[in-house]
Amino acid sequence: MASKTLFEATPPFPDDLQPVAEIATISLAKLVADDASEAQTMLDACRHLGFFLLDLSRDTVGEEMIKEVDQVFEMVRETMDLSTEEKVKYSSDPPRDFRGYKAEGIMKTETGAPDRCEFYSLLQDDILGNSTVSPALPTPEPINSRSELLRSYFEHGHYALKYICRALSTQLHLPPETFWDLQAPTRSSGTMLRLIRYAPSLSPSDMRTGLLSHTDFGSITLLANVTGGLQVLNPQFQPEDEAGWQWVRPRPGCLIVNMGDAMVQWTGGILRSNMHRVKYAPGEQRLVPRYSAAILTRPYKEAAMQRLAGGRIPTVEDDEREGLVIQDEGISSLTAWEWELKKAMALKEGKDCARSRGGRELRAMDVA
Ligand SMILES: O=C(O)CCC(=O)C(=O)O
Ligand SMILES: [Fe+2]
Repeated sequence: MASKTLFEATPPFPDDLQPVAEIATISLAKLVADDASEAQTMLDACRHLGFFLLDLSRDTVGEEMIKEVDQVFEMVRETMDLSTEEKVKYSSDPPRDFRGYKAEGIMKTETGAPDRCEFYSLLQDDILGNSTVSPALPTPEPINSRSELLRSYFEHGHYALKYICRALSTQLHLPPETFWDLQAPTRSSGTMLRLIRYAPSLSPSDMRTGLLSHTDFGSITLLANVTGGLQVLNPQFQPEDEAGWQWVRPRPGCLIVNMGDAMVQWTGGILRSNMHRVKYAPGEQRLVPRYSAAILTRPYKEAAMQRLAGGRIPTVEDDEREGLVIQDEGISSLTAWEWELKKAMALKEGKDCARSRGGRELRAMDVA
């Protein structure tokens, strides 16, 4: 998340807004120091809500990342301030190619109304020079002139991600590099940086959803934003029930981290990929454009989507004992890339009936 300075330059998140989600704040510095109690708190957050705030302060790399978020936001603003004519030259072509610009109103929200955000997607492989399939695409000047910032932002994101992955693996009694190896940036993947601008909500007719309710496809998302508007679904509610949508309060120096569908799949339902959406920005914030930058981490392309074995990961016998029927729909036999394409197609055709997944009880361990 951005620095305090950027927060101070933005209208405040209202203090009296209700309901606001209770989200755990996890210290990156403590994860780096291998603090077991912090890792346990993070695992609980990943199981119950699927979201937590990652406090980047008091860690050298984290502090660097805080400064870079401000620069990334500057890049998003400059990119989105380009003329429509210029931006559409870089239009994406999903599901053939997810890279590039998506104009406002192209996607639908849950009511069928057009969305209220425009975004630009950059592929990690292009930024790091990993691309095995196709050459990097041209990008507009505000992005093109910041290749160093982008590389560094990804690298610092990897640092944070590695410690999150290690702590989760260790808490689940898996070899420490288990989750990291499945998404290591040295291998080609669909990992993206999505730069988003939401239009201000100037009139009551603009107060509808900006980005449809969804779960994230991939493994782990690192989201930076300053302005409110993000809502998470209270796990006790169904998405159709408006009362279940809780506002997320962004905090200076913190990233918002959430688990994606792949983490649920690998853990047999232990970790939770929770529904979220972006509504209008609350209070005075609705009068200004809302920016966000999301590193949407995906598994490496050939990664197997089958459930992991070992540690505290439940087995098929556990499923039976608990009377759980896990709808696999053939996912286990797919690679990560095949699975992502399948999901993207379903989304495009409006067949993706997104719902929160995971949050299963952890069984007691026989051995400590
Ligand atoms: O803009 C936000 O706050 C959330 C974006 C998001 O959920 C996504 O890009 O998947
Ligand atoms: Fe998301």
